[in-house]
Amino acid sequence: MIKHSVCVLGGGSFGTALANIMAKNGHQVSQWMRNEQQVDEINLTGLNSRYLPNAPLHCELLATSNLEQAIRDSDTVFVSIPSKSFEQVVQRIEPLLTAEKILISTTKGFNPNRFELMSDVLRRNPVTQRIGVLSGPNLAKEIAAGQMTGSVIASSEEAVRHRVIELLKSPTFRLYESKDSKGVELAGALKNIYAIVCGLAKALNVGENTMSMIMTRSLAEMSRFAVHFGANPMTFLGLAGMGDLIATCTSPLSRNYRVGFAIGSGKNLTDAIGSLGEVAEGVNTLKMVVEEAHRNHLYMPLAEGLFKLLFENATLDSLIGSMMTGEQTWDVEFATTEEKKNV
Ligand SMILES: NC(=O)C1=CN([C@@H]2O[C@H](COP(=O)(O)OP(=O)(O)OC[C@H]3O[C@@H](n4cnc5c(N)ncnc54)[C@H](O)[C@@H]3O)[C@@H](O)[C@H]2O)C=CC1
Ligand SMILES: O=C(CO)COP(=O)(O)O
Repeated sequence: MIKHSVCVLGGGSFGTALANIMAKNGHQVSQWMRNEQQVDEINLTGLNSRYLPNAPLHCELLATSNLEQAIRDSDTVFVSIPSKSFEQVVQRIEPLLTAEKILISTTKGFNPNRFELMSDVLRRNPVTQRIGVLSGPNLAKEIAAGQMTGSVIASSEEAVRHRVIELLKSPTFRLYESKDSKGVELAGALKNIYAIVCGLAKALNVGENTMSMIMTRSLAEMSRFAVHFGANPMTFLGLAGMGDLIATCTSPLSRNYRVGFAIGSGKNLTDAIGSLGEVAEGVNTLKMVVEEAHRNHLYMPLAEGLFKLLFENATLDSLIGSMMTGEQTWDVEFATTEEKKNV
């Protein structure tokens, strides 16, 4: 095995879970975070008590607040920073990059400053274009607890995909490859919107028929949006698409699901986000996606209905109404092109 030097940017639950796997795999791993207390806690006690309180961390995982050294010493950099701060952190590391360094985004969201994905932010650096995206049904707390998990590494460069597999594969973490970065990344970002919808529905005690319809129509909406922006619709049948949608739309471990559940239980959005203490990317994603859907005339009744509910004081009935009486009548629209011609 080649021992790699890896840096994970971000001290949250997902960055910590990934850093821990790679340290266990025998790689040299530094995890950069801005909070000195958190650095000391990880290095002295082997615990990140705020984000992963039940997961003992490997002794070779080195937490650091020295960004410059962490980047200089690494051949692969995982960026696990919430979308709100992603661009700012990437700008800080740009002067430290070299052409051979590999950059991987693990963040499922859009840049709040302009309509672009995290890999677009990475790609704007002038030094390295060795870029990948990691996405899939990857609830951090389950990964840290050693639950068997699958994920997708997407990149146009084979060596990038293989590096990430070499770093992360383990008896409980299995990686699959994809060349459709756009689809994989959009799937990971978009499903957060529908996790909010599903959390909301669950709080309202809807039946399994209803949950199944919401999740399946969510997949239809997500892929419609993504295909418009260049994704392959087949990607949505894989782990990054359907897989992540199932995990996030059904698990109270998902922060986005919890935001929806809190709203369905009567809280307002501010309180629902406030009580999380962690990032719920779906709220910003919803704003960006609904705006883009309007601009591009894309039909997205669930996202539109949720937007009106959260930001325009619409009633829940309008969200339900937009799903039940909307204009779309075909089930699998990409599979029915021929059928439609024959009608
Ligand atoms: N937690 C999970 O289960 C999974 C999360 N993700 C994605 O990973 C990304 C990161 O999420 P989590 O680790 O879960 O977030 P988190 O909410 O657990 O932690 C975020 C971390 O980022 C740090 N941070 C925020 N702004 C910063 C800045 N300007 N400079 C330095 N550090 C900053 C915070 O201090 C915190 O340590 C999210 O986009 C999420 O969608 C993806 C898969 C699973
Ligand atoms: O992306 C995730 C699981 O795959 C995590 O979802 P949340 O950000 O909603 O917790």
